Amino acid sequence: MPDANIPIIDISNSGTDEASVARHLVDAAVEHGFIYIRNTGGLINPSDIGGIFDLSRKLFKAPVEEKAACSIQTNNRGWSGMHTETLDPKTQKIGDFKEAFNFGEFRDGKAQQPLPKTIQPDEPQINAFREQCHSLCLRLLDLLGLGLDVHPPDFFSSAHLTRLGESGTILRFLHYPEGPSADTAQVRAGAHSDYGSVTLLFRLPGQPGLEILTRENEWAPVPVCPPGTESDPAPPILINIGDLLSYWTNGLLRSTVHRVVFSDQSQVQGETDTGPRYSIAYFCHPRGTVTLDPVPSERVRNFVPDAGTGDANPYSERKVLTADEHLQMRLKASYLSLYEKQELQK
Ligand SMILES: O=C(O)CCC(=O)C(=O)O
Ligand SMILES: [Fe+2]
Repeated sequence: MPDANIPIIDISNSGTDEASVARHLVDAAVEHGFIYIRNTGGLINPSDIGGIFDLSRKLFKAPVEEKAACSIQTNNRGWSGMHTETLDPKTQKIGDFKEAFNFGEFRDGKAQQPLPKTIQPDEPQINAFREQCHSLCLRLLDLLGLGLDVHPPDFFSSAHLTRLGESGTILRFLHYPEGPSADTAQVRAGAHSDYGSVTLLFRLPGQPGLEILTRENEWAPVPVCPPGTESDPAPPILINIGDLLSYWTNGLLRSTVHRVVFSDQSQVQGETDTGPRYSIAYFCHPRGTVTLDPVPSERVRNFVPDAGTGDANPYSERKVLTADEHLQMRLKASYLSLYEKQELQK
């Protein structure tokens, strides 16, 4: 079985110098596009992560009418039911075997979208979690700037400061119900790459399913707790580079294709595919009005994408001006029927 071989980095280690952590992070982002960030407790409190998973279970258990009243809109906020999203429309005959709830940005601690009644009292907890995720993303973007020797080093992170304007950033709860066996053609989430700059992914120990497409073009499972992290107070936070940051860096940082499958036999020790699966993602985006200008970094400038190989970023040839335009282009492809319906209604 192929090994995803994703590097594990500790960014909280005060004993290591920051420049070397930053270089390590950039190398992993160039080579793999996926990186484990160890969570020894200091990054995001393990009990806050546990609390947000409890909230997610509560939300998905709510009556379907309550969730349907908050159905996803073209602003990418709200609930999407089973088979609504199709992440790999070219291959999939039927939409993803999952339901999800997308929270857009909050303003003054309040959601800017309807929330199901069941979780309305929990708005402050959701807001606090979003804020913790965002701070971690800013730190990662600072390290990427430092590691790429970008001038100024906060070039990426400053494009993500929320007080200066809105962005397409989404906190997403995901519920993959217990499903058909692995021999059906169904997938939990079709093959895709993420749209934004960086994604944080939280998973639960023992729940398999995520796979990445390696450089050798093979699907490799991504263990929740890779060797060396088993006794940490929480699994590492899995991060990955999205299409926008790959586009922005001319394809140097890699946006790796991944999917979520039903796995018949456990491929990873300690993980078994029984019962429902839950995960939580934080898709970080720059402010919508940010223009994706050339990155002031020698390394990015000198990078020549390998045309015709898996390394070439399919979006780098398109003329995209702002972060918002980039996002709209991607959303239209995954929610084609939703967009078509809304076009007709206009
Ligand atoms: O549930 C997971 O492990 C991954 C989900 C994912 O890739 C996504 O929602 O973009
Ligand atoms: Fe994804």
